[in-house]
Amino acid sequence: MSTSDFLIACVGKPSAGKSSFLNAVTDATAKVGNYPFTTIKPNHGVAYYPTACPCKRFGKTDQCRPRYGRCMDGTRYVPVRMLDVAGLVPGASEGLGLGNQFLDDLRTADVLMHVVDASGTTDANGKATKGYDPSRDIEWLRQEIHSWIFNNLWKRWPGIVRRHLATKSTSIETLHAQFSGYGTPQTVVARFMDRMALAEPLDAWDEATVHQVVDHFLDERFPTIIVLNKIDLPDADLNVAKIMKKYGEDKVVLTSALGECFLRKMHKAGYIRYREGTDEYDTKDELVCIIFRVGLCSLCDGVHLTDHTRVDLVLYRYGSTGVQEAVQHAVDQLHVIPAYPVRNINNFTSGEPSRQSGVFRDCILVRPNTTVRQFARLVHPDIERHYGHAETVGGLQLGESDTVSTSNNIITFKTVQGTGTGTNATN
Ligand SMILES: Nc1nc2c(ncn2[C@@H]2O[C@H](COP(=O)(O)OP(=O)(O)OP(=O)(O)O)[C@@H](O)[C@H]2O)c(=O)[nH]1
Repeated sequence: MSTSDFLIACVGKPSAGKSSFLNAVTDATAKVGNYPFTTIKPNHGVAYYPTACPCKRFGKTDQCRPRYGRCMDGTRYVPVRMLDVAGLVPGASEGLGLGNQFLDDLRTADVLMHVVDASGTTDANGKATKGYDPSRDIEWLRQEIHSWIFNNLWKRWPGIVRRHLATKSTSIETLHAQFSGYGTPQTVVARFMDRMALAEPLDAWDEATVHQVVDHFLDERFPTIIVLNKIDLPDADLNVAKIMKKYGEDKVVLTSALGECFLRKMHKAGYIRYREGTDEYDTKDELVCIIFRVGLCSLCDGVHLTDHTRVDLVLYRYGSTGVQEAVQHAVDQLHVIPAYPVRNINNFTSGEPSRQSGVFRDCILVRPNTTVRQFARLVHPDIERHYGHAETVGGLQLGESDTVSTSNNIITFKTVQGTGTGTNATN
């Protein structure tokens, strides 16, 4: 089954903590389910997006058996892909560092997670320093991505305008042709152009207007959250307060990727019980004391005595290491709807052999405004010839152009022969 194939790209300067973050969210310890993505490239990982699973509402938590990801006490963890985009430094759009090659990686991303070293102990190029102002990173990174897109557009602008006039295209059509290489549907272009409400026609736009267009395009195409990492280090507090004030709390998440890696490793090794993404951990006191007295946890390279103190501090101050919250916040930017295809709308099973049976086997994150018919195609790519109708809870029939929403997101599809095709073994 085609599933929540969304991609979060972790961007940021060298040493900000991108790979640590990816390790922290993907090296899951508790019974993490598998994921539907067939190939995971070296700099990719799989994180899990938490959402309320309907099994709780229907009193079926004990029967909930996700095919992918997992469900814990009615919280469903849906797999989403993550990408570590290394090599972004100031000047990348001009070819510095690893240059355009890595900016190119962004083309496939749905949402960006800008990992910032909030401690101010690394400079813009990731070299060790003291007292660096991390808000500078937020500015230059946005500027690099802007320049990359603007330069690509502006160097061809005269030709674009000539073609626009010759083909009598609308501004939306012309821009869509230019932005489609960034994986942009025409609806996205239409949305930001509508918001901009530019009075002049495209052929009269000057350089400043094209900059504005690129800015609006960036906001729409690459929603970005700021992840202030390394909050366990001493100078982070001051920087965090400053950045929150400037960018607003809804765009910022505080994390300690190292703290999360540490807690997960300790959990995996059986020294503590830790529930990922929470402040709930308890220690098997004596063992842990021994480890901490020795000063170095032999299980975790480079994780020293002080890490325990820091992790405690982070959990005490902020409630969690923040990494799970960051994944959730990133996916929330896309306003996805979790949808549950089932074969049987009365008992929510998928009609599989009893060995695998269970309820709510599949959860697919769909984009806003996805219609029932489009959802049917996601679930069953070959449904076109057999599509009959769709039903939701209570046997309510759904029109094929109805939008999938949180009030009708448990759906079964009937074929023209009337059989249920909620999910099937070819998924
Ligand atoms: N104290 C602290 N250190 C961290 C944290 N996250 C990462 N680090 C450390 O920061 C250093 C760089 O981390 P990486 O995860 O390699 O950074 P990166 O952004 O992937 O770096 P590049 O691969 O060079 O792009 C490592 O020594 C990590 O242990 C954190 O939350 N707290």
